[in-house]
Amino acid sequence: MFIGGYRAVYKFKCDVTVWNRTKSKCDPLISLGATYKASPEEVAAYCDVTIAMLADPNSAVDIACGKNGAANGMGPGKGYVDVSTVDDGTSKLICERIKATGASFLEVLLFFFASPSLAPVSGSKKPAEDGQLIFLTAGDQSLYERVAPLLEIMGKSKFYLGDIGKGATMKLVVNMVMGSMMATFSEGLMLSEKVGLDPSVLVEVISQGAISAPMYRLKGPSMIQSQYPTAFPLKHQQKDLRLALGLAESVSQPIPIAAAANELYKVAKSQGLSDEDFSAVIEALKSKTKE
Ligand SMILES: NC(=O)C1=CN([C@@H]2O[C@H](COP(=O)(O)OP(=O)(O)OC[C@H]3O[C@@H](n4cnc5c(N)ncnc54)[C@H](OP(=O)(O)O)[C@@H]3O)[C@@H](O)[C@H]2O)C=CC1
Ligand SMILES: O=CCCC(=O)O
Repeated sequence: MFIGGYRAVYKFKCDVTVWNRTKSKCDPLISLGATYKASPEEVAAYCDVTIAMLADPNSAVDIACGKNGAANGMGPGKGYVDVSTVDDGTSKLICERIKATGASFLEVLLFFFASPSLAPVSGSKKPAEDGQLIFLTAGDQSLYERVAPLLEIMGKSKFYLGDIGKGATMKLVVNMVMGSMMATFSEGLMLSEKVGLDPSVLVEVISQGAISAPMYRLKGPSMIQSQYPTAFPLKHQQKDLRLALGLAESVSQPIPIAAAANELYKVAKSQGLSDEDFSAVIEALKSKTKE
């Protein structure tokens, strides 16, 4: 019942059928008892509910609607849940194709629940393992109710936001804010060091003040050591900023801070940091500050 990114499914305590483009990434799940199928179409044909988590709009559309795509295996009574972070247009396109088969569709966007007791990680990998995700959902309410018990295995809370597209746009706004916050936090760490302050003290000062955010406390210490263990890949943060810029453009809303942050992530990508955690965006500032 699951295709695409495997990060979020380590502790599914129900029958699971899997497919991933790179089959070896399914191995940990197969060794835990999951069944493997040879294509998204076969997964969808075999399962009542199919959950897809793909990298970006192109792959999400391809896996749902392309050759051997999930839509070919869908039909009345079945449900398709897309957990990829995509724009609302992509979500609507996939929804249309799935619903044409008689199946129902739910878009689900996830982010992590920031508990003060969380281990020093961010992104959704560890929170998924711990069942600490937050889900933003939109689409068929009956499917939302049907998959609620599954979401509750992985998550701490969930929101049903209404029509298709609402979840995607809410997620893009959240991740736009997050990407800008990380970029400016990186600037603060770099500037503090340059002017002879201890960046670890800066993290502590920020953590105790009104601008405190769990993300700073969780990622700051590893950023100071130039360590970026991947929880949320930098390439996906840049993708979300790009999609948020498109969203803003569609309603003529200026978002200059996010636009500037996007440029910094693009520099980091060009430095080969795409698969590092998005906190590696700080590296883009290091190259700029070389004398
Ligand atoms: N990680 C996180 O903390 C969070 C991620 N998200 C969103 O979830 C989605 C997945 O994230 P994550 O799992 O971290 O990302 P990964 O990059 O780890 O996984 C991406 C998945 O997409 C697959 N994929 C990429 N391109 C294609 C393609 N052309 N055809 C088929 N499969 C493809 C990859 O397959 P393969 O293994 O073969 O490369 C892989 O399974 C993204 O949209 C991201 O923005 C949302 C919230 C949090
Ligand atoms: O989109 C993912 C960002 C990290 C998170 O909030 O889980």
